[in-house]
Amino acid sequence: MTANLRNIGIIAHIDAGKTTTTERILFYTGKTHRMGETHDGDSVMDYLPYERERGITITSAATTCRWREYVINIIDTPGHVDFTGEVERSLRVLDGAVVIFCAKGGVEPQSEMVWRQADNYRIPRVAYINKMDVPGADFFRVVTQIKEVLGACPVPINIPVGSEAGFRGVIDLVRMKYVVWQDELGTSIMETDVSDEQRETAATCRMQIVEYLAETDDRLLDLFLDNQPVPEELLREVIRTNTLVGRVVPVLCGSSYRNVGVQLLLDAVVDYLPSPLDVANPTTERETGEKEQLSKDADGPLAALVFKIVADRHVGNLAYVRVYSGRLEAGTYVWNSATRQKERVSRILKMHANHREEVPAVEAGDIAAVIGLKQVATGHTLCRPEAPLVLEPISFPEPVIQIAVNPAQAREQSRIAEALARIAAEDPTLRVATDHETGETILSGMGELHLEIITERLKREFKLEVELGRPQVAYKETITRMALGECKYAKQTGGRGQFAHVKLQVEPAEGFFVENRIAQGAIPREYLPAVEAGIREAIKKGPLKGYPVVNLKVTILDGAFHEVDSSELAFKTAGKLALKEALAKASPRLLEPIVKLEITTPDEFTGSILSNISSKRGRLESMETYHRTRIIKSFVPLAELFGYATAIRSLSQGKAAFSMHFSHYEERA
Ligand SMILES: Nc1nc2c(ncn2[C@@H]2O[C@H](COP(=O)(O)OP(=O)(O)OP(=O)(O)O)[C@@H](O)[C@H]2O)c(=O)[nH]1
Repeated sequence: MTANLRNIGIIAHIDAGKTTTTERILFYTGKTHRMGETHDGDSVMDYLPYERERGITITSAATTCRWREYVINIIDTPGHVDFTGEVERSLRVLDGAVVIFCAKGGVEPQSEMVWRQADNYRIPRVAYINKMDVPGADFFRVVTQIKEVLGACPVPINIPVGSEAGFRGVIDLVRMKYVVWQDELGTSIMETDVSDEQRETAATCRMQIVEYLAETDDRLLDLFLDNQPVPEELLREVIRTNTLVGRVVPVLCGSSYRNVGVQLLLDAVVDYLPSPLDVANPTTERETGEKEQLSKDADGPLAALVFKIVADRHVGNLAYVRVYSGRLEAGTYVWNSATRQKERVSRILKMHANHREEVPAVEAGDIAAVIGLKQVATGHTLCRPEAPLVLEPISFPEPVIQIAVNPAQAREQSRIAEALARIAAEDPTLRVATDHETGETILSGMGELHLEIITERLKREFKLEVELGRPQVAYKETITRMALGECKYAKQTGGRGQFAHVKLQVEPAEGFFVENRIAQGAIPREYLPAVEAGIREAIKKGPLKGYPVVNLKVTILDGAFHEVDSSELAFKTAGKLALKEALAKASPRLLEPIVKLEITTPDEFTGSILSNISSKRGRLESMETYHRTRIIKSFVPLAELFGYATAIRSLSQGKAAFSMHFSHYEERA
């Protein structure tokens, strides 16, 4: 039943306890029988060996579990900013999210960033304030930060009793119960009515929720105005409706590590986060170009989005799909509208943390892994051959850093190319190219760590040793003024000649466009695509240093052809050369990627961090203070930030944390 389904992601700042919490969820939902501690390198979700070593989560695996009469699909999302592409793709297929904060660290730069991403996708959230057991934990401070820093409306639905080492339980404000976890594993839970001394605080907190939500529901308003008790079912219902529209964020607390609080978090997931029926389906486009909103009916036309490919040693490619409409059945043929090919779905698997369950079909709303698809990549739509359609593709950030990889042993060159092609099929933020001048393989990705992990995968999974060049920034080029370009291409080689004449103009613009303003017949229509293809090829290598050229409008102004000697090739070449000439005359400039750098540091290091930022051509955006902590936000050229992890460590005696994510391109001074 789709109403009983939850597709959720668990998103968090690195180290807030996402893996630990996920582990506990899997434990309490009965699917895993041991508990892994991430710091022991023994966890169920982080299954790649180097994830265990690093203690961070880098791939999103979809895991299915059950709680009460509900099925929960958990999409694991990465915590490190170098994997924003992963976060984006997960957000696209989630219906709701649990955002974990650390009770001591609170809202950290990266939680802010993921929060904003979730805002973009309008994902309803519950917040879980973890690590209530650590010294310095402060539940209400984090609640205030969620409000002030993230601009959200947090509604605490349970509040902690005791704190730090004494944290053992919470008051569930909806039910007005005192809940205590009694044993080490957190499976023995005692619930009592709130005690007399707890009552006043609890009643005040509950009243605040009622008061705030009263204006959204007449029944609640009447009870509030008449000073009547509010039944828990009504309160739960109103919190749910407000959460679904993003008006409030229910907040819970716990200590996943000490096994306190996780069951109530699971209750909140099913009580407050949306089922697939509560959220709008993405728009789809039919082959005719018609846009429509698909029904969520299992009997409707099939529309499934491939959101992740994982190469599996035993079964080949596992394609994780989210079905939005219709039913995907094992043993049937589907149409991949991106490759325009029919493919056979041989098996469908539900992935649990430690086993796979084969199912005959997945229906609208659900997530599963498909075996058997050969030519498939992230973002492809699967549908019925007789009802072809395309779901909105997933947008991935452009790579901003590149590095040359060379085989340690020359004879392994082709195996490396094959392995990289496989990795790139799984990871759309990775690009693999060959430098035509040096013959070297160039990897482009989202950051140093991203590329480092790729080379580690080569080593571990494919047993291939590579040598790396120095990381380079992925520059771009642009133009700053209008210019004309012309090419009269005429070649006589024996028999038939080659003739084409193209005249065009370039000017700065937002994005890239080609417009055609030639007088009718100057260039026959059939050659125009060739001219455009030449233009598109020319912008791949700019006039300054051969970087791609962006932000320009090209207008084809005039041209000429020859009845016998013109050809597509001639027009393509003329288009390319005319554009090259125009670009060179249009005062080209180099653009460099600028990163938004957010640093959280104890106050005493602020001065040295700021002067370091300005020595790196950085621009301060804002500075805020929380107690004795500073949050410094700035824009810095990526080229200046290689090895920044080490630099900031020494500037702050290891006490500052930072995150960076690509912001925009800017002219290099
Ligand atoms: N004291 C305490 N420690 C915790 C708690 N939850 C997690 N930790 C510890 O905090 C560290 C980070 O936890 P993880 O679960 O790996 O955090 P994460 O957010 O998954 O981190 P990444 O996977 O690296 O993004 C580990 O050493 C955990 O054991 C908690 O409730 N209390």
